[in-house]
Amino acid sequence: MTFNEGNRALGLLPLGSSRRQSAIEAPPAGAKYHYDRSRQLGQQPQPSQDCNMLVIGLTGGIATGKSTVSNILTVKGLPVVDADIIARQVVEPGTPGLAKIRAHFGDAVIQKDGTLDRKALGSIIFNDKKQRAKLNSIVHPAVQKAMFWEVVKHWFRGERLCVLDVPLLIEGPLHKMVGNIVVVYCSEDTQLKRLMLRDGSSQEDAVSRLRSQMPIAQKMAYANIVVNNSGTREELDVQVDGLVQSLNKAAGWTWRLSWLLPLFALLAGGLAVLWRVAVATSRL
Ligand SMILES: CC(C)(COP(=O)(O)OP(=O)(O)OC[C@H]1O[C@@H](n2cnc3c(N)ncnc32)[C@H](O)[C@@H]1O)[C@@H](O)C(=O)NCCC(=O)NCCS
Ligand SMILES: Nc1ncnc2c1ncn2[C@@H]1O[C@H](COP(=O)(O)OP(=O)(O)OP(=O)(O)O)[C@@H](O)[C@H]1O
Repeated sequence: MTFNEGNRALGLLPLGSSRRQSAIEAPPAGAKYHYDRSRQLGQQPQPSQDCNMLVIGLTGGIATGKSTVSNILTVKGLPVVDADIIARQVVEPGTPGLAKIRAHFGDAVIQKDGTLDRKALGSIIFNDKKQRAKLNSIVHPAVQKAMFWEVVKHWFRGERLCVLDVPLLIEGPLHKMVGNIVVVYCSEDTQLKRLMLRDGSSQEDAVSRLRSQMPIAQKMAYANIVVNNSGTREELDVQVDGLVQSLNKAAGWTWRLSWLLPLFALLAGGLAVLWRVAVATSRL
């Protein structure tokens, strides 16, 4: 199957299409939730914050290529807030996060130099749902708080766009708050191959990591935009070019008003988030 045939099978536009935007046409079988078809079929992402910075949630499955996409976006000058990096910062030695992890998981997950033994903790939580939920309950609130302040910092810098690279965006509450959701897709087979190659992990380890997340087909049902990373890096570059242009267009110019009328912007931003949470919750 060629790359473009694969794209069509997914309901995505072929590369080189005059309609640049990739959009899914129908939620995959088994999906419990999906946005309006009008939003999916509208070939440009719709800005849901009229006069504020556009916040975009970038997600996907493990090893589908989120970091690869966010690195390209960074090179293109877009501000990216990376949840994986923040998740490391909130468990550095001396943090309340690491103290809570030690209290629950014991000294076996702490290295001699006092840092977190990521391999040891990973082998526990990727094989045990309850332990994973416990770790998430320790780390995620701290990550979400830090991400919120990063977004605020970007707003103060006058950015028109801000990308949040969050592996577990759909699994958590953040997907209800962001203006647009971009899902980076590749098949589970490709995910496993890339994961094993990147981490030098066994098939068993790779499968247990993959199974600890919502299947990528379900995540696609939440997407405004799907980036199909089943092909080469060059094909990915072309799609990301299109993505950046679409997002810039969607952000428009009205975000500048938020600087002229900061109180109004704050109110409008808060109301937009509340509205999205209410709409997303009512659709679940
Ligand atoms: C378990 C830990 C120590 C393993 O560390 P390791 O260096 O091996 O992996 P790393 O942090 O680079 O994560 C790699 C990928 O694994 C996946 N992943 C990480 N944590 C989780 C989780 N709790 N549930 C499902 N998938 C996860 C993500 O796709 C992530 O991009 C670490 O992943 C962790 O602290 N996880 C909990 C925090 C978390 O949920 N991070 C994800 C973003 S908020
Ligand atoms: N189009 C591609 N062709 C070949 N290899 C790729 C392609 N895109 C990404 N990769 C490689 O696949 C691996 C996984 O990509 P990446 O680290 O970006 O995924 P991720 O979604 O950020 O993963 P994680 O969830 O673990 O953070 C990396 O080694 C990356 O270099």
